[in-house]
Amino acid sequence: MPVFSKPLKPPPPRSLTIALIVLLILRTRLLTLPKDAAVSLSGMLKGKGKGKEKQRFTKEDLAAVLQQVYLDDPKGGDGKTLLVPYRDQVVKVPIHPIPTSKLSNDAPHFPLLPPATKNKPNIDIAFLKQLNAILQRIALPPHSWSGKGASPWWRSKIMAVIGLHSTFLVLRTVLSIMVARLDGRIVRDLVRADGKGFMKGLGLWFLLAIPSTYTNSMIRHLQSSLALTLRTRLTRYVHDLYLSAFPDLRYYRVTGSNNNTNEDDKKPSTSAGLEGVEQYITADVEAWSEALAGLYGNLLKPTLDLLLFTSQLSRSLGVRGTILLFANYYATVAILRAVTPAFGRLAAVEARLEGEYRRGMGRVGREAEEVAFYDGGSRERDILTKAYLRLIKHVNSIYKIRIAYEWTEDYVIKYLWSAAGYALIAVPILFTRTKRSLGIQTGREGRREDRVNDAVAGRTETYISNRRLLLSLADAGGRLMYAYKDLLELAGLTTRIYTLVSTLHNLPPLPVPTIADADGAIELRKVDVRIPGAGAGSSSDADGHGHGEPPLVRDLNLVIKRGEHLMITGSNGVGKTAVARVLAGLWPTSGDDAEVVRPVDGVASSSSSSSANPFPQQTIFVVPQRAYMVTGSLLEQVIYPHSYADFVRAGRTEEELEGILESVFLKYLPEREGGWKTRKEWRDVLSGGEKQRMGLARVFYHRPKFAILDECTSAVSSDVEGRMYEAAKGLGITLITISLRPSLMKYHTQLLTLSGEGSSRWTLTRMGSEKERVGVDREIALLEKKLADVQVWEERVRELEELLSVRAEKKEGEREGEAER
Ligand SMILES: Nc1ncnc2c1ncn2[C@@H]1O[C@H](COP(=O)(O)OP(=O)(O)OP(=O)(O)O)[C@@H](O)[C@H]1O
Repeated sequence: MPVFSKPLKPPPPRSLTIALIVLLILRTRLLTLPKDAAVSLSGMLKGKGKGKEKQRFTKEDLAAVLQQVYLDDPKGGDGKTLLVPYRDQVVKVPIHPIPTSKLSNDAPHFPLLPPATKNKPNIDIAFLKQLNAILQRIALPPHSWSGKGASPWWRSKIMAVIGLHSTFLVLRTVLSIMVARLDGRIVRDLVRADGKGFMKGLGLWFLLAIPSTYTNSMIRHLQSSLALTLRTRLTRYVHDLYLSAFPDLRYYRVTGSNNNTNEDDKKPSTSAGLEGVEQYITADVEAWSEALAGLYGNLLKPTLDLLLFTSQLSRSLGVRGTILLFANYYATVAILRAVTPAFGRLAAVEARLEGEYRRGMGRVGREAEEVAFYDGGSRERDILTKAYLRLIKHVNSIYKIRIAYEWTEDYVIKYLWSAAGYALIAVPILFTRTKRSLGIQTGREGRREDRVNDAVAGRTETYISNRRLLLSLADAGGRLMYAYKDLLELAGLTTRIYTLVSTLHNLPPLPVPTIADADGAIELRKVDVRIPGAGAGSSSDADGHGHGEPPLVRDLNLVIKRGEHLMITGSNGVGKTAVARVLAGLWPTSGDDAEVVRPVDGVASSSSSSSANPFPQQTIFVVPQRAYMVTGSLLEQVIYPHSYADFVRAGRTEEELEGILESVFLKYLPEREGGWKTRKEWRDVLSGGEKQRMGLARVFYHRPKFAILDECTSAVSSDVEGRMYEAAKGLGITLITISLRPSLMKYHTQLLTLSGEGSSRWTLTRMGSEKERVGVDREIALLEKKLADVQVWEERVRELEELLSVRAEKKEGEREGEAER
């Protein structure tokens, strides 16, 4: 029955009361959502459960707490409790790593994208597949990651947030309809001059305003909450995937150049690398989460509005009006689709350019001192300005493209829809209503004037209600169109997130070396050492090994037994560090029968005594050329990569660390820097030589079976270097030294010389017993001394020659004088 002839009923006050009660219940539910608990210092350091009292800490207390980043799971599981400082308090956050089985099950769901799809994101099947994979496997997994695998997906926090968010979205639409009706009723009472009805309507209006405004703010809050939950889920997943241990080491291998970027290429590239991973993991994940959370609201609410308002209106508009309404929808979609630019691709390009600019800024920050020494500020400024301008030009071009789009959109949504609205309202009045139904006919009963007044009031009420519904409809249509644009942008961001996850998943794990018994030797058999991915354009295997270029070292055979120290030498760029990378397992080997044999890591002590070290002795520990300093305290520099909790668990002591620092001649450091717990930017605070010695201190702390020292003492004086070498050997550590310093030869028993110049050749020389080496060393010293004398002798010879030539000239002159006479 058409609404027009039947004035709308005022909202029943009972439904309002129910709505208010529901809101109150929801609010109480919200307040009881899991909260982070502040914990007391003592409870935390003892590793006990959550303390209830909120205790404020002094700076020193906080530093002590932060020394321990994690509390381990008391039950010995994988889980940890992360200690996060928050407003002078420490918040405990339980962390459960994603089981590796889940990651390997997920991998087949993330096949690599062909470059054509990667470069042209759109709203299509490919986009839906990517979004589905991310949502199904990462954002809303059927089981929690807690490792228990028991909690059903519908009980996860994200589902609670989505459910609550959806409830409020529906509530808002219901409230909008109630407001539209009440609006009409108030105006009707006004036209009727019904003061009592008007005041009642106004009272209801204020009452309705309470849940309406509350609903709006809750929708905003829940949208942010949803975005944050999505971001946390994705970030945690990517962290676990990216910062993976051997044999994956994805953080190390993911940044490689992808030579195969032909846009028309339909096949995914196996040697794909990602430039600017940090942009993907930080900014893109955030933007994606916000876009998705926003889109959910922006899509659900207007769709609901559209459905409900259309059904409300179609009742008053009749068949013709409803057909007109749908024709209007169709025309709008057709026009806007025709003028919509490729927002997905534009968003993806913007994210990439943003990443390039951000990376450039980070590089200057990291290398500030080097840049300052060169006074390279203006050069860096030019590079960064160029990157910034590229970004801005792109963003500007998007803005320009948007002018035409938004102009059309506004014109269509605001004006076309309003005009259509007026036309639709006019349909029942002008074409379908008889005068009788409009209340203008004469009758016997009642006064005619009253009846006319009632009819006018009824029409006004219906007009006001319908107009409000139509305006809301136009607004819903507008938001739906904006949502279409947002959807395109989401497609661009989804492609980037998918690319990140699929690239990480598709990095083949490094080959695991053959394991020998714990006291065995390290062996390389028929190994070709190649740069991974080099020459991928010519020909490459599944590991991205280029076979177009000769290897750095060919057919390398090497046995390093315990106690037989090896020195690797050769000119710069010849491949010495490359050999170390193969030994440490960072680079895969190549060659048909190539094999790497490594002894198994030592066994952890099973003794229950508190002083027993629960960590197995590492087989290989590498000290790289560039000393790396970790964020944390001075103590954490020495024990890296162990944490403070590991240090405590292993029963190690600060006295022991003092002894270690003494053997690397850094005993003064704790006192100079204000104690072991001092936190500083150690990369800047320590000198080059100090950083190198700190690298060696780590070797003394971990006492591995083999230590690869890659020119890590180049800034240390020879005598100190020698004493450190002797100390390391004294601890039973077998040294593999990469160096160009002949003075280090005496500490080794084998010498591997790489020939270079593209020959890929090498020679291995045994250097005899220690006594012989010391003898050779003495001879070298003698010869070096003699060589130093050679310069003095040469100088003397020159003097003598000069003397002789002066005399000869003198004699010649005398002879010529005599002849003239
Ligand atoms: N990730 C990489 N990508 C491309 N080329 C690489 C990569 N790593 C090393 N190379 C190249 O491999 C060659 C050997 O490098 P490596 O670091 O092993 O040299 P090195 O002998 O240790 O030199 P130096 O004495 O200068 O440290 C060099 O030409 C280097 O440019």
